[in-house]
Amino acid sequence: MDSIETMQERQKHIRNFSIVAHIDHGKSTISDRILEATHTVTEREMQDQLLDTMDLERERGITIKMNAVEVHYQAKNGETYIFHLVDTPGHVDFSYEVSRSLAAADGAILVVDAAQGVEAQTLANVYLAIENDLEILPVINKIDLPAADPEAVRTEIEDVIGIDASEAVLASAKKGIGIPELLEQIVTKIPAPIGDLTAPLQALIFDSAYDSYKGVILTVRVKNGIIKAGDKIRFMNSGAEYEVTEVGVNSPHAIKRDYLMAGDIGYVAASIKNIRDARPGDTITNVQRPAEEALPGYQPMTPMVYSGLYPTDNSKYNDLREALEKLQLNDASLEFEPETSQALGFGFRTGFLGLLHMDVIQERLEREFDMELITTAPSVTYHAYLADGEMIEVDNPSEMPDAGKIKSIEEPYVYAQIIVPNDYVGAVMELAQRKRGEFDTMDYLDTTRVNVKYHIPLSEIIFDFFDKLKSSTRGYASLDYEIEGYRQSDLIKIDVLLNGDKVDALSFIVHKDFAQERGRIITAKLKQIIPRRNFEIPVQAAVGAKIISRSTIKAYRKDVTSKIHTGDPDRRAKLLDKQKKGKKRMKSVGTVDVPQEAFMAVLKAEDDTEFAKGANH
Ligand SMILES: Nc1nc2c(ncn2[C@@H]2O[C@H](COP(=O)(O)OP(=O)(O)OP(=O)(O)O)[C@@H](O)[C@H]2O)c(=O)[nH]1
Repeated sequence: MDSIETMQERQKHIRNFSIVAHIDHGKSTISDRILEATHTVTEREMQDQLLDTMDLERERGITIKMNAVEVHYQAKNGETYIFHLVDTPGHVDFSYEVSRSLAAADGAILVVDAAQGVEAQTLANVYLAIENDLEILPVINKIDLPAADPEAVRTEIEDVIGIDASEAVLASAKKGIGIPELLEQIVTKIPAPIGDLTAPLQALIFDSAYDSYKGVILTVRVKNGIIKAGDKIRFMNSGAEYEVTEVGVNSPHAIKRDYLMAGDIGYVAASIKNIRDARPGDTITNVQRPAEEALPGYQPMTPMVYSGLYPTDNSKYNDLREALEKLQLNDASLEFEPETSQALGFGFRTGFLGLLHMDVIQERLEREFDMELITTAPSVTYHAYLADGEMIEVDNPSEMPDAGKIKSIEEPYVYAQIIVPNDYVGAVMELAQRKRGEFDTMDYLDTTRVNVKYHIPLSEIIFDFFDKLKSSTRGYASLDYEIEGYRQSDLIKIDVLLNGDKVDALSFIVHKDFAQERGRIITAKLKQIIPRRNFEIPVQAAVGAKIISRSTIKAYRKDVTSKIHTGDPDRRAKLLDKQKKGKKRMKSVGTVDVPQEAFMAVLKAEDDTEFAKGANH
C-alpha cells in the first residue's frame, strides 16, 4: 500500500462535488462534458447522458438514480487532480437522493438555465447545499439560446439566492463552451477533503445497488481512515459485520483499487446479501479498530403516496414479491407490505415518494421483471380519529372506518412555492384555490417574477397539480413543496358498487364539497371503461349506505365476436392482438371484467371535474 505521505499528497488533489439544478437546466449534459473533457471515456463510449444508465432515464431524459464517478483532470498548473463527481436528480420526487449526495460532497456546481433563471428547485437544491456547508460554484448554462440573458440571471442568483455570482461560469454544455473554465474553478474553488488518514475508519454509505455476483455494492464517502479488501467491517447502526471483498471507483466503469482513503468516494463490496444490514446513511467502521461514533446519517424517508400493486395473474404473487424485494435493494425509499383485496386478491400496498416515482417503479417491474400489474389509484396517508380518541393511519381508502365511527379525519398538507412570471399570478392563484389551497405570502424575485406560497393538501398536489400548473402558465411556473404536517379536513369515503357488489379497490376519499360531483363523474367514467356483458351492470357510487349516483352498462344486443370472423386476415389478427393486450390488464371482479384503466378513473374524474368547471365559466 502507498505511504501516508503519498496518500496525504493525493488527498490534497481530490475534489468531491455534486451538481445541482432545477430539472432540465443541464446537469447531465454538463456531467457528460466533464467526462469528455477529462478523457474519462473514449469517444466510442461517449453517448449523451452517459451517467443516466437506466434505459428509463434515457428514454425520459431524466435522472432518477444518482451516480458517483471518478475523473482525472490535468490542471493548468500542471498537476493532476482527482474529481469525484456526483450527479443528482432534479425532480422533486427524488430530492431525497439530492440531499444524500450532498452529504458526500465538499462543493456543489449550481447550474442555472440562462433563459429560465432561478426556478423553484434551484432554490430548494441550493439551500440543501448551503445547509451542508458546501462551496457553491454557479454556472449559467445554455448561453447559446436566443432567449439567454446571462447577466440578468447572474443578478438574480445574487439577489434571490444571496451568493456571489460575479465569477459564475458562462457555459453552453451543448456547445462545450465554458467547460475548461469550470474545470479550473473546481480545482481552485472547491476545497480538498479534510479527513484523518490515520484515524479509525468512518465511511458514510450514500447509495447501494444489488449485484447478483458481488452482493450489495455500497457507494461510500470515506470521511476518516482507510478501507481495503480483507478488512473486517461493522455497520455502526445495524451492527452487522462483514469482510470486505473488493473496493474501487467508478470511472464510469468499475475499477478495482487497493484501498479507499479519507476523502475518497468509491464502492465497497462485502458479499452483503441483506440490504437491511447496510442502509444508506449508516457508517462503516473497522472491527479491529472501531470509530467511537457513527457519522450523522439521513432522515428516514417517508413515502407520500400509496397504491396497491396486484399481479393480473394471481399465481404470480410470489414473483411480484421477489421483484419488489430486488427493486428495494436499489431503491431504499420503496416500501411495500402484503395486502388483500376482495376484488383483486393478493397484492402489495406500496409506498412511493410521489407519482413519478410510482410510475418509474411500475415500469421497472414490468420491463425488468416481466410483471403484469393492476395498480390501484394512489392515495395519501390519512389520520382517522375514532370516537374513543384512537388514531389510525389509513393509506388505503377502502380501510377508512365507517363515517359513524370517526370523530375527525386529518390529511397531509404541503407548503408549496411556485415561481411564476407576474402575468400568471392570477392563474396560479385560481388553480391553488380550486385545489383547496390556502394562500400564505407572495415575494417578488425581481420586477417580472413572483414566488407565490400556499398551504395545499398533498392529495391535491400529487394528482395533477403540476400538469395543471404548467398548462395554466404556459410552462412558465416551477413548483417545489415540502410536507408541513396534518390538518383536519371534511373528508368522506366514496365506495363504488358494480352489479351491486362493493369493489374495495375502487373506493376513494374526497372532500365533502366535491363528493356529489365526483360520485357522478366516476359512475359515468366507469360506464365508458368497463366492457359490456350479456346482462345489464349497474354502477353505483355510495357514501355509507346512501347511493349518491348511478349509471348502467347496457347488455350486449348482438354477438360481437362474429365481427372477428369477417374482414381481411390482417384486421382479424390485429383485433385478436388488441383483445389479447386488453385482456392482460383486465381483472374479473365477480361477474364483471374490470380493466386497469378503471382503477385510475378516480384520477381522471378529477380532470373532468375541472373541465366541466372551466366550461361553466
Ligand atoms: N441549447 C442548449 N441546450 C442544452 C444545453 N445544455 C443542456 N441542454 C439541453 O437541455 C435539456 C436538459 O438537459 P439535461 O442535461 O438532461 O438536464 P438535467 O438538468 O440533467 O435534467 P434531469 O436529469 O432531468 O434532472 C436537454 O435536451 C439538453 O440537450 C445548452 O448549453 N444549450
